[in-house]
Order: sequence, then structure tokens, then C-alpha cells
Amino acid sequence: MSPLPIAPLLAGIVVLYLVYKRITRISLDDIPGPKADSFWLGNVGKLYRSVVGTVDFKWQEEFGGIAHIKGPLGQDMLWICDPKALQFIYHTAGYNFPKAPERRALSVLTTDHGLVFVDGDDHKRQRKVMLPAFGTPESKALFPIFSRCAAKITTKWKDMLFDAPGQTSIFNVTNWLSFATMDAIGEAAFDHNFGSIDNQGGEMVRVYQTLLVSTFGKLSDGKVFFMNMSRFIPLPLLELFYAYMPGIGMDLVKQNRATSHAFAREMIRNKSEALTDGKGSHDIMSILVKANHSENEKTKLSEFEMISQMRTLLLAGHETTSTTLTWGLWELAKHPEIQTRLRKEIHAAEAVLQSKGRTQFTVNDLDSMPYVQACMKEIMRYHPPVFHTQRRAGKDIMVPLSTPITTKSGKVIQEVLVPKETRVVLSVAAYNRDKSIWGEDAHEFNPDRWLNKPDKRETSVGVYSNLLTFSGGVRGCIGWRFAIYEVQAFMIELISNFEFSMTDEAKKIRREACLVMAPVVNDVSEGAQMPLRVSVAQRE
Ligand code: HEM
Repeated sequence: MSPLPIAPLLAGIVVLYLVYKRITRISLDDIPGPKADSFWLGNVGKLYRSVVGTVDFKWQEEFGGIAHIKGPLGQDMLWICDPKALQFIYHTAGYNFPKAPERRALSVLTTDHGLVFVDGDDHKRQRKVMLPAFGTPESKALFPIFSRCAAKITTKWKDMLFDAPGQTSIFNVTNWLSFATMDAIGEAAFDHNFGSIDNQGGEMVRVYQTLLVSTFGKLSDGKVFFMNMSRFIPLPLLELFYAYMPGIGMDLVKQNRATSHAFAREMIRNKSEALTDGKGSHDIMSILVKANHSENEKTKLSEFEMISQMRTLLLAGHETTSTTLTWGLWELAKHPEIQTRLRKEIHAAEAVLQSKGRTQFTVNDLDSMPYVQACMKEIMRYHPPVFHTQRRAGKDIMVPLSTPITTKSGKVIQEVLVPKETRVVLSVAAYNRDKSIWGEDAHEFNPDRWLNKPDKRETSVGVYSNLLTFSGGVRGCIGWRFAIYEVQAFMIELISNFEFSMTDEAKKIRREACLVMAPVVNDVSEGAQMPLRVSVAQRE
């Protein structure tokens, strides 16, 4: 047969196939959503780069719990904050809503092939080895370490304030909290003293301190476009590309990788030797090394996976808690009446402690400080460090909604059929301000809401207190217990000893999207900043 008739025949088949696909495709076109800002970036340019929450809150007000948004070149995406839909995606559907490969490739930059990166069976296997280190008793046992690290800041700041006029000065508290939480993760996870507070830095702090801000802050149009379109590049190729890509932030990524790998290798060697000598310790890494030794070959983690877990813990276990504490101190500086009430509760609990001849709080004492817990929860609700998570539909899947929506064609629907491969942005920021859950004052910072909270909620989302701050389901934050004890230990120590107040610079602070939510005064290039006035607190 001559090739000539074959070409039009093939072209005809392709056209027919495309028409067939177009006709039979599941369409999201009837779901209301914002108009795309541009064809090149759709809605995601604004969503990823605006002050955290501003776009989410607007869409939540306008479209409710779900909106059809556009990615680059007209790609269909969904933006979701509806409680039932989130509950379904995180919990019920589980691995049917995996992470998208283009997002996983980004996490390789900072955490290699650790728990944040892996999916499916690999994720199940890694999580099984990790879980024993993050139970309730294991996390509670870390409380004294957190209190000790917090007390180091007290000693340092009191020394610095001793000679300051009026015993008051302006500190960039975010730096100090970053040092302290680095020391805390060092001791808790590796039984290692980074000495960050003592040295006000050190190599490990240097390679972590501005990592997320320099790598993911102020994304250019090109980066936003590439990050989304890279879904069409096979994952191994994409990883290779990122590994050699030059650019702002990439030098730091490479230094971070080299430094943290060297540290991780040494730690794993030490822990394994200690285990062989019968001298196992109780830090997270020792528990992991032990769990990994006793597992059978098929479920074991490789050396590279162990190194990856250490990088994962260093980043996930330090950046998020220091960010939470930073935003918390900002809110307390903005609300002196809340700060004073908090301090009174802590001082009263300290008096009881002393009357019993004790000097250190334990986890059990936290029950006697309900306002500390209420403030911590409100900080976590109001300023979730991880403000979006993203997933892709692994198959065509029906997602239920708590609140029905009216489609563009006028139908009222209570579930949405999500086509396979659709990228979904799950808005932690918007869910945490949902008025149907938190009440009409959801946009106000009000710790009292936790003290007057009704017992029953309709749909419980998230691993902790119906907040989405730690995500939920099969990929919920593994370190949430660790985090709540760490944040409380720091709050108790710092509020007991210091008074925080606003500065003119702090009034300009905005919530910058840098993968986590960083406080920025002027430009991202200046790094995260939280300049607050710090004074020694008075005792009655
Ligand atoms: C306030 C502090 C923290 C916040 C707000 C937070 C938030 C989150 C969120 C939202 C996720 C899910 C991401 C997703 O679904 O895509 C996550 C996952 C994770 N977090 Fe946290 N986290 C915090 C502290 C910690 C700590 C202290 C550790 C460890 C010591 C930790 C380790 C992890 C790990 C390993 C994952 C991956 C879990 C998985 O995929 O199975 N986090 N975290």
C-alpha cells in the first residue's frame, strides 16, 4: 500500500480519537470558580504568590468550599476547603489521592527520598518503620528537652537585656527561635547538641536557616509555570534536572544536601555501633535504627532512605515549629491583654509547682494550664505554617461536599466527579477559618473559642483538634505530638520570663508564601524577620 493514503488515515484516526476524548471526558466546566488571571499561569500565579490566605479567603467567600481554577495553559484544577471533601480526600480515599510527581520532585530538593517524598507501598513501608518513634509516650518523653532548649534562650536574652537601658531591646525573634528549635530537634531526634543558641548559628543552622525562603520565596512567572508544567516530565528526569539546575537558592540547596548528608552518615554509623554494643539511646534516630534492624529485609529502609529521613526530620521538625512560635509571639504582641492573661496562668502554675518543691514542669502539668493550650491551638489555627497541601486524583473519583453548591448551569450538587489526574489544592488556610466550623468570628484571633468549644463537630478533619494544620489521614503529620509539646514548652518558658510588644517594623509584617509561611517585613531577599520588643516580664 502506498504511504500516501496512510497519512490522512492516521491523522483522521487521531482527530477522531481527540474528539472522542473531548466528548467523553469528565468536565469540571460546570463548577463555578474565579476567572483565570492569564492563559500562561491561570489562577496559580496569584494563589502561590499573594500574601498567604488572601486569595483563599476571597474564593471561600465567593465560591464556598470548592472552586474550579485554572493552572498554566488552561489546565483544570480544583481548589478545596470543604470539610467533608477534605475528610474524604485525606482519610477515606487515602492513596487514591497521591501526591503529584511534580510536587514530589520539589521535596527531593530538601528531603531526598524520605517520608514526604514517597508514595503508595513505599510510603506505607517507610511510615511503618517511622511510627514507633512518634507515639504519645515517646513524644511526651521529649518535653524536658524542649523546656531545656527554651530555657537556653531565657539565659541568653536575660544576659543581653541586663545592660540594655530599661532591660528592653528589639530582637529578631524568628532567628532565635530557629536556633532553639534546631537545638531541640538535634537533641530529640539525634541526641546531638548543635549548640545553635550558644554559637548563634553554626554550619547546620546556616544551611537550614534561609533554605525555604531563598528556594521557594518570591517565585518568578517562569518558575511557577515550570513547577506546574513539569508534570509532563518523567519524575527521574525531573529529579536529575533539579539536582543540576543553577539559580537563586540552588547553591544553598546543594550546600544543605552535602552538609546534612555528611551529618546523617555519621549519626547512622554512631547509632548502629551503639545498638550493636547494647548502648541504644531513646532519641528518634536510635529508635529508627533499632526498628530498621529488627524489620525483615523486605520492609527495611536502605541507607539512602535513612539519610533521607534524617533530612526530613531536620527540616520538617524545625522550620514548622519555629514558624508557629514566631507567629504566636506576633499575635501575643498584638494582643497584650491575651499575653498578660497567659502569663498570669503560667505564673500561677509555677507557684503551685514550687509549693510542691518542684522546679520543672512535666507534660502532666499542662492540664493545669488550659489557656496555654487554648492559645497554642488558636495560633495553629490562625497561622498554619503549611497553608496548602496538594494532591492529584489517582482515578476518576466522586468527592462528597458538606455544603451543596449551585453549578453554572443551575444544578444543586452535593458531590463532584473529579477526573483522573486533576490537581487539587487543599487549602489549610481557608479550612482553618471556615465560619461553619469556627463561627462568625473565624477571622479573629480569639483563644477563648477553645475554652467554650462545643463537644461535637459534624466532620472531623485533621489529626489534632479538628484543625487542618497537621493535615490528616494516611499522610497526616507524623510529628504532631512532638510539635504540640515543643510549642507549649517554649510558650511557657518565654511568656513566663519575657514581655513581647510590637515595633513599627513588626506592624509591616506580611505572611509570605515560601512553602511554609514566613514573616517578611520588606523583601523576601532579607529573609524571615520578626522584630519584636522584648522586656523582662514582671512577677507579682
Ligand atoms: C507546628 C509544627 C508542624 C506542622 C504545622 C506540620 C505540618 C505538616 C503537614 C501539613 C504535613 C502534611 C503535608 C502533606 O500532606 O502534604 C506534615 C507532614 C509531615 N510532618 Fe509535620 N508539621 C509540624 C511538625 C513536625 C515535626 C516536629 C516533625 C518531626 C519531628 C514533622 C514531620 C513530618 C513528616 C515526616 C511528615 C510527612 C508525613 C507523611 O507523608 O507520611 N512535622 N506536617
